[in-house]
Amino acid sequence: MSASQETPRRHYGVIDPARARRRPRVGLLGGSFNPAHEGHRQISLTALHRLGLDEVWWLVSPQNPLKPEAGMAPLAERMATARAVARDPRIRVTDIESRLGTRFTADTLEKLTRRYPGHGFVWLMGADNLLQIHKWRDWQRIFHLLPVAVLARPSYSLKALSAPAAQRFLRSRWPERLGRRLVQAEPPAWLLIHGPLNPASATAIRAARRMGRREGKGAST
Ligand SMILES: Nc1ncnc2c1ncn2[C@@H]1O[C@H](COP(=O)(O)OP(=O)(O)OP(=O)(O)O)[C@@H](O)[C@H]1O
Ligand SMILES: O=C(O)c1ccc[n+]([C@@H]2O[C@H](COP(=O)([O-])O)[C@@H](O)[C@H]2O)c1
Repeated sequence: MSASQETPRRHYGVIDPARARRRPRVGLLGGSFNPAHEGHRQISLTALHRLGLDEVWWLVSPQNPLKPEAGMAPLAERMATARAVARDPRIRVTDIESRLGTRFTADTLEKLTRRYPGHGFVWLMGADNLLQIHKWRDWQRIFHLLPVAVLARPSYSLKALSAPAAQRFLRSRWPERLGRRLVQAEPPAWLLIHGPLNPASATAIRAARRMGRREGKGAST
């Protein structure tokens, strides 16, 4: 084994031989996608490239347990928009959570890893979610189930590194340059991918639509 291959084993955690054998390599991006936008596409393409993944699956969530139901577009509508935004055969838009009957990420990941034992999964999320993940149910289980890649997001990335989850798993953080080996890592193992940044946000899109509707009404009276 070359010196560069030994680096992660010695300093950054352990390569799990079973995970190293698994194919295909799949990033899981859970989200409300209310609606999907270029930020989702951008981080998916970044993850495909920087983590050496074969596919990214968008898990369009029936209902984020921490978000209000009011204002959440129907799942079918969010799926259709997500398919239109993805525009890449490696990005698969799925309603897996709805099919599995799960709402909490830890439950979803447990069922998925059991259902697809030959797949090498990585959990993907934006830096804003690293700041919040300690509020999710059984959140530490997520880090013990799968390697995690956090994608930078404007105004969140620096703060995210002092988040409770980043602190709790401080010793399991890998350097970004070892991204292509992350899928083989024995959890817990996570890293932050610093860029490129994309400012798109579903909240901003919804606010712009509301404003457009108000202006439209104003113009017609
Ligand atoms: N521009 C972006 N840069 C990096 N990560 C992003 C970006 N937009 C969304 N994400 C990540 O994609 C996942 C799904 O995001 P989500 O569907 O909630 O979109 P959002 O724009 O954050 O929505 P909202 O504004 O309604 O909270 C989350 O992990 C989120 O952190
Ligand atoms: O499991 C939880 O407790 C939990 C709490 C909040 C959010 N999540 C998941 O986090 C992902 C991102 O959610 P969102 O709404 O920020 O796009 C999505 O897959 C949600 O189901 C999960």
